[in-house]
This record gives sequence, structure tokens and C-alpha cells, in this order.
Amino acid sequence: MASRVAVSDSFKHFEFDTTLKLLSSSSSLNSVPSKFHFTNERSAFPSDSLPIIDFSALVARDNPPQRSKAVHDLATACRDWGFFILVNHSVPESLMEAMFKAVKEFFSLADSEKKQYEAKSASDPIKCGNFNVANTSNQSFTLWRDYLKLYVHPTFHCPHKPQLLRDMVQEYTQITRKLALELIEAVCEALELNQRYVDEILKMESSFQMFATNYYPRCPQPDQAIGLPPHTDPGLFTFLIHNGVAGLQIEHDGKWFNADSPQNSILVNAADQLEIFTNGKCKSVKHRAVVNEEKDRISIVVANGPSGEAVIGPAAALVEKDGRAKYYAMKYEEYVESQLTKSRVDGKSILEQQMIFSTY
Ligand SMILES: O=C(O)CCC(=O)C(=O)O
Ligand SMILES: [Fe+2]
Repeated sequence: MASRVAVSDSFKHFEFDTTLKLLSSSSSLNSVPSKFHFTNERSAFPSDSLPIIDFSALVARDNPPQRSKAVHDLATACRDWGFFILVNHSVPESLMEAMFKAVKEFFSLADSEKKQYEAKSASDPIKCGNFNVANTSNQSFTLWRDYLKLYVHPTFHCPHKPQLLRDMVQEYTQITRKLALELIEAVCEALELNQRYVDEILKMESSFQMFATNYYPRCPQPDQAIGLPPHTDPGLFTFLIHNGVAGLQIEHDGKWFNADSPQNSILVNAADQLEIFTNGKCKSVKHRAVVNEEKDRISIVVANGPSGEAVIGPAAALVEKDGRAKYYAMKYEEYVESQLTKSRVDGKSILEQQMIFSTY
């Protein structure tokens, strides 16, 4: 990492200065301004062997052998990679296209219009602008991306303009919520956890679902800035689609892999609450978003969590089988807030802080 701005009392995670979209469209921008400086090694291996999960087989309840194979494949993917490509998921291609049109309309609004959604605190249900992160030496830098983040369930929050965004986010998050529920039920089935865990422990009926979209403008020096530094996601399963421009990388066996995906598929990763709830049987995979010199990249992300009120620790039946709990429990809404405000780029993640290490 190169020089950055030292963290002072005025350090703010949330910032709305000038959007990056506006800054990077200036023809004279030929180097990364110092506040974005983050030296990164963005090379990664190709991702030929990423698991592919066929959603239609997973929900084929009239074909038990097919379903049980899909359930098994899902559990294996969550254990070995913490990441997979979901195909035959039933989300219409036209809805995905409309989502990209809608978020582009949002990012193209004037800064003065977007500024009303500048976050004042971590718990604001609508946030947009830039995001600053710090490292353990108390130096901060700004990420090379503009973002919009919304809390969409159990209460729906979305800007009123553009109307297309409001309509599409509502439709897309409703469909993806159903997909997430199916995935969670399948993981529970694979681990022999009954429906009570889904309904009463995770409280999926009031699942806390977040929608985010990231706009990563092309970058004059992609090795000197980062879209999103390595992190894991809160929640159970994160769904990601992108505009066809590569940039997502995932960590596997201590190496970075490019997470390429076929068109119309959804990239899914197991997230922190799934790792905790399954007592480590599913892995919350570290990932990052790198930027490039040629093309603007947009990703659309849905983080599907348990209820914000749910206190998530390892499932009792698994603790019994494993002989010990490997994680502390925490209320999910507190976990989300801690991750937004307390994480340090090169420090222990909130997930690592929740781990209980065996004393023998
Ligand atoms: O844009 C991407 O590829 C990654 C986004 C992501 O990891 C996130 O929003 O948590
Ligand atoms: Fe993420």
C-alpha cells in the first residue's frame, strides 16, 4: 500500500464529495488522486473450475434423486469454495437488463440530486456516495467506486427517483428473496437441520435484505486504486450480477481467482452468518473488486440475511454433533453495523473476531 490520508477526527466512512463518475469523466484525469491510493496486486488465476448449481434441479421436489443430488452439490460448493454460479434460476433476463438500465439512470442523476441520500450513519436505510476505509495504521483511503445501498426488507427503502429503479429493485429483490430461501432450506436439509431453524432461529419471514449497486469507473492506474478491498459479506447468501466487465475476484486455497460467469447466471457466495450458523461447514469466502483501465463496471448485489433481530450462533444440533461451538453469537443487525464501521482493511475481520479457538 502506498501513501494515504491519515485518519483524523474528521474521518468519515461515508462521504459525498464529488461522485467518482463525475471525477473520472474528466478527460484530464490521467492518474489516481492521492486520496484513492491503494497499491494492489490484482493478478488472479482463471476460474475454470467454479462450481455450477442448477437451481431448477434444487427445487425439483417431484424428482427426489435429482433434488438430493443438487442439495449435495450445493453443500459441497459451500464447503469447498463458498462460492458458486447459479444457473436456471428463473429470474427473467429482461428483469436483469431492466435492473442495469435502472441503476445507470440512478448513477446518471446530478450529484445535487443524489446528495440527499448521503449517509449520516451506518444504520441509514438509504446510502450513496463514496466509502472510505482505514487500515490498522490508521490511514484511510477512498474506494474507487460510487455506490447505492438500500435496506429493502422487511421494510422497503428506495429513492423515489428514478421510478424505474424503485419498481425494478422491488421486483428483483422479491424474486431473489425466494431464491435465497430455497438455498437456505437446501443447506439445512444437507446438514439435517429441521425447518424450525429456518423459521424460528433465522426468522426468514422477516429476513433483513440489503440491495447494493456498485459503479466502478474505468481507472487510469488500476494498480493504484481498488474498487472493494478483500472482505467477506454479512448475511447468509449474497447474489451478484454484473454488466459483463470482469472485476470480481475470490480467494480459494490462499490464491486469488477471477470469478467469471456465463451470461444471465448469478454469482452466489456463502456469507458470514451462514459460516457461523453452520459452525464452519459453509465457508464465507473472501472476495474483492478490482478496477480496469478500459471499461466502466457495474455490479448489482443482494445480501440476503436472517432477520435483523435474530441472534446468530452455530445451530445447536451442529454444536452437539461437533462437540463445540466454533463461533460466538451476535444479533444480526449489530453485526451489520460493526462490519460497516469497525472493519480495518488489514485487520481482523468481524467474522474472525467471532471465532472461538479450541484450547486443546
Ligand atoms: O462488485 C463486485 O464485484 C463485488 C461487490 C461486493 O463484494 C459487495 O458489494 O459486497
Ligand atoms: Fe462483497
